Amino acid sequence: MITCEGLVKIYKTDDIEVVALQGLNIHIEPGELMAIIGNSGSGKSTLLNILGGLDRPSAGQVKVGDWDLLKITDKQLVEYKRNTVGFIWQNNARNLVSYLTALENVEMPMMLSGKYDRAYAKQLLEWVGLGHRMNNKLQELSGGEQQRVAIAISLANRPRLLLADEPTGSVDTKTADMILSIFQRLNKELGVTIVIVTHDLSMAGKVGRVVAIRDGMTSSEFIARNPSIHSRDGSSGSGLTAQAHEEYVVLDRAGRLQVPKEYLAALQINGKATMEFDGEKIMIKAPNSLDKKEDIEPNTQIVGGKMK
Ligand SMILES: Nc1ncnc2c1ncn2[C@@H]1O[C@H](COP(=O)(O)OP(=O)(O)OP(=O)(O)O)[C@@H](O)[C@H]1O
Repeated sequence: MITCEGLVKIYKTDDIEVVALQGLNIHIEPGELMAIIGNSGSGKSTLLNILGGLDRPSAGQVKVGDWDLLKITDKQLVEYKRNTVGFIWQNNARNLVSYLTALENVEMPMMLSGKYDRAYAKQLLEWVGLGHRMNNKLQELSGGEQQRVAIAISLANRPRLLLADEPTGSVDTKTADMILSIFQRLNKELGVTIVIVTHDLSMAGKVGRVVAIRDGMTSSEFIARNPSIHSRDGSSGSGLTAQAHEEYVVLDRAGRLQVPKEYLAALQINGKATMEFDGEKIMIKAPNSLDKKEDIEPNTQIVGGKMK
């Protein structure tokens, strides 16, 4: 469904350039329910905004289904946003109109895109557990209920891809669990591909695959050891644990990988390292004393392995 290869996003302001994504690779299967985690500023929202057609990539490859988001025209982008992708934000006020009912809020995007279908709007509200509140005005609903209306709205145009940016960021644990089980049900019953960006490790721990982004690149992946437990009820585990998940470091096509900063700091590796292959393992070590000397005495020449 989604392929990003060497994806780059540079934000240019008057005098500075911020490289938010620096050659990111990710592949997401059709019908997958997965999460993206990463520290603040690592590029998660940038990736989601590009996938949602809200922002343009600077370079690299980004494909969603048959759409090439690097080459897409502005007109095609409108079509893409209308038909292929649905978006949920932490701050759902962006999607909702407070003086309309829950049902009217779901019907509105249907009317705007010429696909009005009241029965489907009602069904969506049933799916998110709000069948009994559909005629209440938005302002009469709690924050968690409004977030569930936002999920129903995001599906109003029957998208194949649902992007959720911190969907549980402003709700309590019980509502967060309910939102996750709604995602699991929609994923299973409608087959919609769901990508969730979250800081919430307990939420991430309940999906089958989690991709970690560091400094604008994919750094590692966590795969559930028993995905069927996760897809059934989302109740396994309370975070990303070694018992429940296998962790993999991600290598790009050229064989590049990201070594965590704390490992480098612990070994005092800075700029250079040695690498050894013993037939089974690859070992990365701090430079030996010869290299360290070279760092201290930059003019020293190395000839035939001996210093002059
Ligand atoms: N419109 C913009 N203009 C300039 N820089 C931006 C813009 N949007 C994001 N950035 C920068 O790009 C980098 C990645 O930001 P992004 O919002 O994608 O991170 P994030 O992982 O989603 O962070 P958070 O978890 O805090 O939301 C940051 O350094 C950010 O300051």
